[in-house]
Amino acid sequence: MSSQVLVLFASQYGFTENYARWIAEDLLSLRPEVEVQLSPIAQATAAQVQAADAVVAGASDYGGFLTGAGELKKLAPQLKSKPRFFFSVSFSGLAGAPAEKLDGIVSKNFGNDLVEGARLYHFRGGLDHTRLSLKHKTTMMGIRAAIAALPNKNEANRQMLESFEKKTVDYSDRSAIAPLVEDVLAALGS
Ligand SMILES: Cc1cc2nc3c(=O)[nH]c(=O)nc-3n(C[C@H](O)[C@H](O)[C@H](O)COP(=O)(O)O)c2cc1C
Repeated sequence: MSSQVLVLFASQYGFTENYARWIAEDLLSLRPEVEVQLSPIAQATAAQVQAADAVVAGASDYGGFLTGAGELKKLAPQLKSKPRFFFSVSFSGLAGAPAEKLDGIVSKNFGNDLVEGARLYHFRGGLDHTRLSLKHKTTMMGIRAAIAALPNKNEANRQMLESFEKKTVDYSDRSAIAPLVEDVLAALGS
């Protein structure tokens, strides 16, 4: 029987969904016999997780809160016994924060139980200020002021300030998924 991989995502503006789709596409192109299912976390069922040989789940960072965390935790009973690979998508990614900090955000949101034994990855997304909800626009004004006041700005801080002038920026990098895809294929065996 062919292996099954479930690729889950929770995404507000599509950046995390793109990564999930790229991961599904690359898994299929490297191992065509693998069955890959792509689904929003909110629509995934316990039975789907139970049937999978490996599960990938991606979520985006909104001020330290990861999208879809509540829904993913509901799947924990089935997910805990599976090889699992979690990725976060944020504006700054590893350009703005050390891996330990981003790992900590994933643990806080998904719970130590689920994250212990999982592989974690962190990717960069982008921002389209023209599409933000009013609530998100308002939050971004606060973030802009807080970053502008920082005495020492890192590269991601400068890019965040720049994004308000450019309106739309995208730091997504498809090549960043290669290690995750390799790790999933290794977990499935040959
Ligand atoms: C209100 C708001 C808060 C955000 N907070 C953070 C943050 O704390 N750190 C960060 O790196 N990116 C932050 N971002 C950027 C998002 O993580 C980024 O836009 C991501 O690509 C969104 O992915 P999605 O479209 O899949 O939801 C924030 C964006 C918004 C709109």
